[in-house]
Amino acid sequence: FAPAAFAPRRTATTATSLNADGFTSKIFKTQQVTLAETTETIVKGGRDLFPLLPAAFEGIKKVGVIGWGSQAPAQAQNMKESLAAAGSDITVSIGLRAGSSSMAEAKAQFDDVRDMWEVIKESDLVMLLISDAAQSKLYKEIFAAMKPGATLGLSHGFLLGYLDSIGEAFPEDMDVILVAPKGMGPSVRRLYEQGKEVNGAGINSSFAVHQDKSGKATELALGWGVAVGAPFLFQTTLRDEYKSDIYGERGILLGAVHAIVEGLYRRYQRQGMSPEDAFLNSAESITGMITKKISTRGIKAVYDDMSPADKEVFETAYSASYGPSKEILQECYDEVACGNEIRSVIMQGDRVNSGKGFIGKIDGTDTWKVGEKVRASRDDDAIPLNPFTAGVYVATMMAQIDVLLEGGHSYSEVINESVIEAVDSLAPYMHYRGVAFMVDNCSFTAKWGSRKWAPRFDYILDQLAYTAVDNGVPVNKEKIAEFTGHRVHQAVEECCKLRPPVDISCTAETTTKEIVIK
Ligand SMILES: NC(=O)C1=CN([C@@H]2O[C@H](COP(=O)(O)OP(=O)(O)OC[C@H]3O[C@@H](n4cnc5c(N)ncnc54)[C@H](OP(=O)(O)O)[C@@H]3O)[C@@H](O)[C@H]2O)C=CC1
Ligand SMILES: CC[C@](O)(C(C)=O)C(=O)O
Ligand SMILES: [Mg+2]
Ligand SMILES: [Mg+2]
Repeated sequence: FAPAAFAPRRTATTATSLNADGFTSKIFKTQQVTLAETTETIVKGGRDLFPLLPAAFEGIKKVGVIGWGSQAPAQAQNMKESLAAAGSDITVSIGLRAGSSSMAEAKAQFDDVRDMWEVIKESDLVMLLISDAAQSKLYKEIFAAMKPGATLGLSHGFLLGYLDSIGEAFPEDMDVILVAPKGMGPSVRRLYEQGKEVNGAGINSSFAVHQDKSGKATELALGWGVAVGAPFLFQTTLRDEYKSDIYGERGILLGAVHAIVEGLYRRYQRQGMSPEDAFLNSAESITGMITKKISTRGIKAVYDDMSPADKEVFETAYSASYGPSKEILQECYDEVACGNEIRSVIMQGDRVNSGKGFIGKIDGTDTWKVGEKVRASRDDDAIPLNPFTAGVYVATMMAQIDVLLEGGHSYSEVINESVIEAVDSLAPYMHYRGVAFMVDNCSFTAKWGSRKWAPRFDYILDQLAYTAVDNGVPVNKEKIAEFTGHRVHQAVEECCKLRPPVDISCTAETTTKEIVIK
């Protein structure tokens, strides 16, 4: 792996950039949406589209879902039910490695679970949902095992990033597509179930067609996205996907939000609050009213609804936090884009496999012990919206958005990876059972990355942002004007309208794969 020699190898048939005119489909109705100064083509999903699935899956008889982590159980079950609802006889099988610790759980939920190589060999669509690190180790054998004409389906661009870094490419004679739900697996399943009552409820997905040998790859990718329950599907490339996804989870989706909570929990106690109040004003404030407002009315509603006195506090926190957060976010984006972060994930995978590394427990601290008590006697109506917390959180979210926009990502990608995923998929899990329940229901790539980057956000906010506030550094009014007049707000509101207003409900029945602490 040589980041210095990171030279993407492109073949004439691979899609490395988006077509300015969007995409077309003969099966699904496309729609143009105006997001800020741009127009994007999207497909709105929903159960009413299930009858179109047999046409989209033309030529596919067997779907093989490889793995049983966060995404595979959700995508496999959703796909199986959607295809059945469409009256299709396409089979969905699960493929696991020999000796897999997931075998018993998968068999309890799925009727056809077999050895992964057997499933890979027979499948017309191989949905490769093993960890990204494992993909980088096994891709040669997987490509060799796939039958001629089969499509490789990914939910992440990570493998392309890895292949680029070593000067390799996907075999030219296969279709390579991506459907990347912008939310953790359990939420993909949970919202799909809720979508049975409210048409279109689900987790948005990006899709990409990297290689289209058959000429049918776009329809299959759209069909896959509709089948797993995406309210709307937007187009990306594998490269844009891995850059935005790996970055976003290290930022406000997981790593940065964890850091903000830990830092403010300490700060509020130093200022005299009880531990319980400090938790209410940090974690609960974010996963409570702030999340609800953003989810239903966009980011600026958090600020617009405040009293003049609260606005002042918000502005102080926002103005002090935006710059420090952006510094770490930019560094993180650059590390992802140049391949260093991909390398870091693979190296951590190697350490875990050799017993030299592990993915440790993150909720054993005082913060989350107190959190458990606070949650046990929670009164939803009494959760405060702390304006300082809101200022830090929103500043970091806006800084994340700006780095992605400067990196040339589409508004759909920016907004899903920075805003909608946070409020629709992730924060509700932290609200329900704390930070580990959120982070450790995500991919290995995300679990590791958020552990690695959260401390960077915690330190920089403590050292630069909160000290600036304590030293009375005046509010940068220009920053606040940039925030209130930001072109992303219209785009967020538009994106929010594209999915039905269904709040994910995490209940005692919310089952997830048991988190394994290695
Ligand atoms: N987590 C999420 O919600 C999201 C994930 N993605 C992407 O989806 C893909 C799957 O991620 P996720 O579901 O999180 O799973 P994880 O990253 O948690 O990986 C777990 C799965 O990988 C399997 N695995 C690990 N090593 C090997 C190996 N050497 N051979 C075979 N199988 C192996 C595990 O097998 P076993 O069960 O036997 O331990 C397990 O089924 C990734 O590309 C990820 O980036 C995309 C969107 C969101
Ligand atoms: C936010 C983490 C994620 O990217 C996801 C759920 O989308 C992951 O890798 O798990
Ligand atoms: Mg993601
Ligand atoms: Mg991810």
